[in-house]
Amino acid sequence: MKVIALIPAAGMGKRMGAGINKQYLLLSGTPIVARTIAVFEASPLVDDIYVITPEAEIPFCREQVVAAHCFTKIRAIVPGGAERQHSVLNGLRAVRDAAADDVVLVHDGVRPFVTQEMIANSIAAAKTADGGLVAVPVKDTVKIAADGIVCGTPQRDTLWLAQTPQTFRYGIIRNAYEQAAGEGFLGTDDSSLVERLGGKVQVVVGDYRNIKITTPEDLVLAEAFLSESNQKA
Ligand SMILES: Nc1ccn([C@@H]2O[C@H](COP(=O)(O)OP(=O)(O)OP(=O)(O)O)[C@@H](O)[C@H]2O)c(=O)n1
Ligand SMILES: C[C@](O)(CO)[C@H](O)COP(=O)(O)O
Repeated sequence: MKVIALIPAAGMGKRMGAGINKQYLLLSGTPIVARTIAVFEASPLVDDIYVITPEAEIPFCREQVVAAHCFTKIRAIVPGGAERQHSVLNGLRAVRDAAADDVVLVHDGVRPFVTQEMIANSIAAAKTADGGLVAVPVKDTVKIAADGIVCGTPQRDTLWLAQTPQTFRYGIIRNAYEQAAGEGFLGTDDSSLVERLGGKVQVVVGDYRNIKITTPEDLVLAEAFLSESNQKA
């Protein structure tokens, strides 16, 4: 049984508006996606890594990320698609010699603060349930509104913010992705594709620092998290 990490990094970073795709922005001198990959490269539990990036950026990724950081577990750099879901599907289809019981972690290329503990706990969850979803409890009160008018207040202690990694047996997640593609279902995460088929996905408690770098203020937070961890070291 192999453990495979798929790192989707094929977005356009529209909300960041940086002029280059945000996964290649530098955080304290290192591209965000290289910081993310480094955590999986360092994991003794992970065998193979597939990075998914826009087709035009594959040579840049190969030279400036993979070669420049001497990563040894990258098996392929795969072209992405229009939406995250299309990119992950391309990654799943590109996995070489995949067996149904192999474990696949899907992790956003722009979440560089993933930890070894999250990786280990989500792999363990994928072995005992239909999947493991790293998530954190919602801190604020959440409202549902339609046309600007509040129409519901869900009970907060049932609410979680989905992060990544989201981790599954290869057979389960490949089947969920192929069915979604066949039916034209588009979700915003991996777990929802398994949930809609009745899969039981276990929550793995994550960390509020495991942010998805999405908008410019996230870069400020990310630099602060880095300097905090440097001070501790
Ligand atoms: N077509 C896409 C879109 C997103 N992603 C990846 O999925 C992760 C989460 O996506 P998000 O933060 O939404 O990134 P972007 O799509 O780049 O952002 P935006 O929606 O602002 O354009 C990122 O690592 C991103 O590169 C991807 O691989 N392929
Ligand atoms: C997968 C994800 O990061 C979980 O929070 C998120 O759903 C991605 O969403 P986006 O639409 O790509 O921002």
